[in-house]
Amino acid sequence: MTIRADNLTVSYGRVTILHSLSFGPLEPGNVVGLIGPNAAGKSTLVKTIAGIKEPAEGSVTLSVDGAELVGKQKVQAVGYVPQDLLSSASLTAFESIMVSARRRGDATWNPLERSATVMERLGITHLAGRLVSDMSGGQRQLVAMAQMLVREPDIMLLDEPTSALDLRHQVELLQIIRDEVRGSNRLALVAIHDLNLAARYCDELLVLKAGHVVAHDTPHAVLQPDLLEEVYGIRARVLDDAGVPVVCPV
Ligand SMILES: Nc1ncnc2c1ncn2[C@@H]1O[C@H](COP(=O)(O)OP(=O)(O)OP(=O)(O)O)[C@@H](O)[C@H]1O
Repeated sequence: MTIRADNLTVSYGRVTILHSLSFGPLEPGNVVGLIGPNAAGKSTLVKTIAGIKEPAEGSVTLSVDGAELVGKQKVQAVGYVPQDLLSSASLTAFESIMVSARRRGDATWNPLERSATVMERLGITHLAGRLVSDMSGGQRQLVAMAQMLVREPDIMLLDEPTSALDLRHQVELLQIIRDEVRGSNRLALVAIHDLNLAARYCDELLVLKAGHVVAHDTPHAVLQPDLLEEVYGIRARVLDDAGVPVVCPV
């Protein structure tokens, strides 16, 4: 699986949010962190790749072995977890994960077994019988992740998946994403504000500022004081923790 954007322009009404972006192809086996200030256009880009928002101009292409995915193939290939989770209907966690698991529509697929496995992996088995509408923000975020993971999509699009999670769940979740894609034909694009988590768990960072791509490289190459000042307008020192950059605002 790969993702490529060519001269991608996306607008809301007459306001252009993404300005003729080109990047990629983002290669399989990688977790790509999408970083940048508030309102840079990260969610807009993720929604456009997910097919929820139409480009005004240009294109996003999802391909497998050089062949572009279209229609139903594309829908099957993509798993998207939005930033704003709907506290949907009166379903329990297990029911909502099962609904998602059944959507895969594969004869060899055992939705019950898959749902139980994913819940265990995310440490939410104890929430199985609880109504999603009665859950905390973090619990709901984990259920939404389970709904995505249970389908085993080839392209995972995650919009701030750790925003409501405590430290332990943040690192566990990002490790799961990393394990899912590593050495596989799958790919994850993760919009994330925490630069130190991004540095630790992402193979590449794509940096957006005011609807433009300003950098796309390894965390080590991207997380440099001058770039951080250009993008976020603050000075920071960047330390080295056994090869992983650590950003410390000064
Ligand atoms: N439905 C909408 N209608 C009109 N404008 C919108 C809509 N959604 C987003 N925008 C605008 O698009 C711009 C980019 O928003 P977007 O949510 O893509 O940014 P972001 O980088 O994800 O921000 P954040 O880090 O704050 O979540 C913002 O100026 C926002 O006001």
